[in-house]
Amino acid sequence: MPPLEEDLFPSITGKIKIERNHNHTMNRAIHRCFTSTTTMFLWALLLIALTASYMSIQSFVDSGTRYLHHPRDHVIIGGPHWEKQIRSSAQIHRSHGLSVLVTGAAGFVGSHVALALKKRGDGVVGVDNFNDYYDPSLKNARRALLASHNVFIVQGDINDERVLAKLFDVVAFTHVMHLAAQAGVRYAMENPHSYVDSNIAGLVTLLEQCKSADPQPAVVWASSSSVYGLNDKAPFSESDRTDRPASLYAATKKAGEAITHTYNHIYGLSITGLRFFTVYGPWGRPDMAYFSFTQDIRHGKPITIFRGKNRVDLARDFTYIDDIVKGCVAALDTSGKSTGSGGKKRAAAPYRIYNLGNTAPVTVPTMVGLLERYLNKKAKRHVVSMPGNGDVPFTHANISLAQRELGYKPMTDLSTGLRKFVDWYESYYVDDHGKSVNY
Ligand SMILES: O=C(O)[C@H]1O[C@H](OP(=O)(O)OP(=O)(O)OC[C@H]2O[C@@H](n3ccc(=O)[nH]c3=O)[C@H](O)[C@@H]2O)[C@H](O)[C@@H](O)[C@@H]1O
Repeated sequence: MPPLEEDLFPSITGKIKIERNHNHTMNRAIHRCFTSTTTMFLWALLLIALTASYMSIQSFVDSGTRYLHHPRDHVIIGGPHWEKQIRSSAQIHRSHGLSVLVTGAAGFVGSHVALALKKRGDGVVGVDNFNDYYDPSLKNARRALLASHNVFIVQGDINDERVLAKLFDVVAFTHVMHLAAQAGVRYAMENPHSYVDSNIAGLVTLLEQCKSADPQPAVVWASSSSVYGLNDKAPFSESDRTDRPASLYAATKKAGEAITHTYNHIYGLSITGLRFFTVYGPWGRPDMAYFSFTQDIRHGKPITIFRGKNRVDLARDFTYIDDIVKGCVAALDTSGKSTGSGGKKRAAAPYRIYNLGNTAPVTVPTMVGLLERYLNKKAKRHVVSMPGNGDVPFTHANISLAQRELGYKPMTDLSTGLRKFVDWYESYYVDDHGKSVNY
């Protein structure tokens, strides 16, 4: 019976024979050459010349890798100017301040958290891929707002390990606030891979970078109320079942909780997962119902309101952005340190999960009624049964754990929060003559 290698690689024996014959011929040629001293001298010269040219090519290649060209946007990452912007953005302006990398910094929650940290004197650098899941001009406007407060956002993807490595090369981040994600519950049916790409692959790339960084940062990241899925025990507590997701979005967030746990367990990364409950407010996401309803009501277009089984209205524990920001900042401040270094865990590190909700669910039709009042316009309501698209009938957070451990205390009810949203909406999308702009 022929050995196993021959089964798998039938040509392997013949190849070795050919190489042996070839080696034998070569040896004889080399022997002939080196019998003369002059020839030996010439060979030595040639060797020196070859080594010198190899070294100069290598140094050229090294200097080239300092600059990473982003293929899609022609953005250059690296170089003295780029590094200067990063360093200036990461500058800490208070004693015991944090140095935070905010992923998804051009996003809704990311831009608010980045600004809040910067305003209290922390060093902040953002990273965002500026994708077109919703109008990128809104993301660019958020970028401009942050730039006016000296927060620099690097245009790059969390799946690009070279970008992350470069950032950690320049700044020793103490914390990572990870808010980059593919959001949206229903869009997961249209583009499932985008959820796997950002919420799973991107998360792993980021955690790989964090676990190898020295010092390792503490990581706070956005999970979601959607992990409670078909759980019907209300209000939802962190210890309730989260093994029945109703959408792929929820499944990727639940996977994120499992993945972060392994990085905490193996590498000693301090991890805090925050389960956000339907966050809304100024500079929000146009794909969310309160935002798209506002646009449609204003433009006289009909809106579709989903209704649950037995004609029961759907309800959400809508949570105002300023309350969420306070929860995020408190999670960073209390995160405790990661314990690993050089990719090795030295001791157990904190692993925490908190609900950040409002504890006051409101039905979708009531939310629409508030918008009508603030927009001073009636909605053209089109009520349909909830399609099987990943939605859950209601959400309701129990926040006692976050209250106890983070001092989290939501202050804004939906009516006040939507009023502020509509004010912002009109300042951003409506000009002095009542005409729509930026739309
Ligand atoms: O809590 C969360 O974790 C999630 O909150 C929101 O998801 P969702 O609550 O579904 O928020 P919306 O998409 O704004 O929907 C709010 C409510 O309006 C309803 N809706 C939505 C759209 C529509 O056309 N009609 C309609 O009645 C939905 O069924 C839902 O009950 C965010 O979109 C998710 O990214 C986030 O993770």
